[in-house]
Amino acid sequence: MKQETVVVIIGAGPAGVVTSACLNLLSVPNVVLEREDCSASLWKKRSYDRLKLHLAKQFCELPYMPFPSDAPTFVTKNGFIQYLDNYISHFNVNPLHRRIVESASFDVRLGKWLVGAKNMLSNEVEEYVGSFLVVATGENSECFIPEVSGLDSFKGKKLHSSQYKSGKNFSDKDVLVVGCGNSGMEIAYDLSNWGAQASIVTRNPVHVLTKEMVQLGMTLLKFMPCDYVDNVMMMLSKLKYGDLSVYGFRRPAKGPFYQKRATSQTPVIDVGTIDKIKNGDIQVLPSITKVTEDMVEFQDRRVNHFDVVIFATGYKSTVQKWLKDDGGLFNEDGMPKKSTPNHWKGENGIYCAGFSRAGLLGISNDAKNIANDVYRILCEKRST
Ligand SMILES: Cc1cc2nc3c(=O)[nH]c(=O)nc-3n(C[C@H](O)[C@H](O)[C@H](O)COP(=O)(O)OP(=O)(O)OC[C@H]3O[C@@H](n4cnc5c(N)ncnc54)[C@H](O)[C@@H]3O)c2cc1C
Ligand SMILES: NC(=O)C1=CN([C@@H]2O[C@H](COP(=O)(O)OP(=O)(O)OC[C@H]3O[C@@H](n4cnc5c(N)ncnc54)[C@H](OP(=O)(O)O)[C@@H]3O)[C@@H](O)[C@H]2O)C=CC1
Ligand SMILES: O=C(O)C(=O)Cc1c[nH]c2ccccc12
Repeated sequence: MKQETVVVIIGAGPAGVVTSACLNLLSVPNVVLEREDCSASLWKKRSYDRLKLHLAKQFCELPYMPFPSDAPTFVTKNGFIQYLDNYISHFNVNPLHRRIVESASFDVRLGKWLVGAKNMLSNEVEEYVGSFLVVATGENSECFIPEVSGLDSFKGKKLHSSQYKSGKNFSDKDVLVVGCGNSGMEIAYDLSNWGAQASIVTRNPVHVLTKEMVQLGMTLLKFMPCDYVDNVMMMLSKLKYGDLSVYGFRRPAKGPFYQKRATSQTPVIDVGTIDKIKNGDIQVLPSITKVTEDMVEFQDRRVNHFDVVIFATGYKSTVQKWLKDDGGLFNEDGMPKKSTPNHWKGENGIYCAGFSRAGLLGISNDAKNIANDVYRILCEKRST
């Protein structure tokens, strides 16, 4: 099977969906290929029950469609899924599900992108041909679990944060959460609420803020330089939480918004975990050195028993596995080589949406930029 279109979009998460919607509004034909049997699979299948958007709704709204007026400031996971599903039908986005893209290359002779996708229903490899290619497979495409000495011998349960739903099945268990990003911190909190003995591993310095502080910061960023806003954030964090280094949490030298832009590090938005750490409900531990059948050894030589280990150690992009020609867009980690705002466009009509480390707001900007650029190029071609 071979299908020709103008734009081939890979991935039906928010980035692919919004790009397709923006192209539809400009009447530019496009096809969206998605490996799962639904759109927004990260939200529908790979996130925990108590998840809410961390940023206030005005910073998570997708282009041309506000959240319903009765939506709470911090939208729930199900509220966001509902909003995205409405978005998809309103803008007539029609992803082709169960298509795993295995290769994409630029044919110089044809001047077109050739995309090979395995149809999981028929087992056939289908070919999609487009003048433009949009990579929207995301920063969270694949789970990352670090190598840990002895992990294979561990007899308890091991899972990645994307497989965690709630602490319901873990009450009275000793659970170790590895990684203190937003997933790890919230999962440790949830586990403790459900009666598990939760511990969390922390390694490098991390910023801890409240969602209200981030909301203020996002608003201030519209008027003030990042340095200034970061100083306000760090001052408010110190006032609220005091010196967290006594609990094992060091503060990075660079500010939270600077770090979010420059590296993949998102500040931790505390949901109540810090209080539980301060009152001893959640134990903080240093890096793991070794795992045995039912014990874990830490850098400070402590050895503790655990029934369950949850790796909240983040994700990886998978672009480099299937993208043969990248038009100079990506580095070896499958992330953009150029920094924002010049990260989204490569050579020969390739673009990326959703790789700006700026959440849903960044995705909306990428999608609008890409659709407008494609439209401009098509208009220029038509007039010559
Ligand atoms: C738990 C969690 C909570 C978050 N909360 C917020 C928040 O509150 N506010 C905010 O602004 N941001 C948030 N983010 C960050 C970001 O907005 C989301 O990750 C968002 O879903 C990213 O959208 P995306 O379309 O770029 O990627 P994804 O949602 O990951 O979508 C990519 C899609 O591509 C598909 N795909 C991947 N590889 C292939 C392939 N080879 N072939 C076909 N399809 C493929 C995947 O199945 C997936 O459906 C959160 C992230 C996570 C992990
Ligand atoms: N409600 C919301 O809006 C939520 C949003 N998110 C977002 O989703 C994205 C992914 O978050 P998350 O899943 O937390 O992943 P992150 O990549 O943000 O965090 C991964 C964590 O794992 C740690 N880690 C990695 N390897 C090791 C190791 N070998 N030993 C110890 N620690 C290790 C990292 O620490 P180190 O710094 O030392 O490398 C880091 O603290 C983020 O942008 C986050 O903000 C997530 C949950 C909820
Ligand atoms: O939670 C995420 O991963 C996000 O990307 C949301 C987000 C975008 N910009 C921010 C700045 C500070 C904290 C969270 C975010």
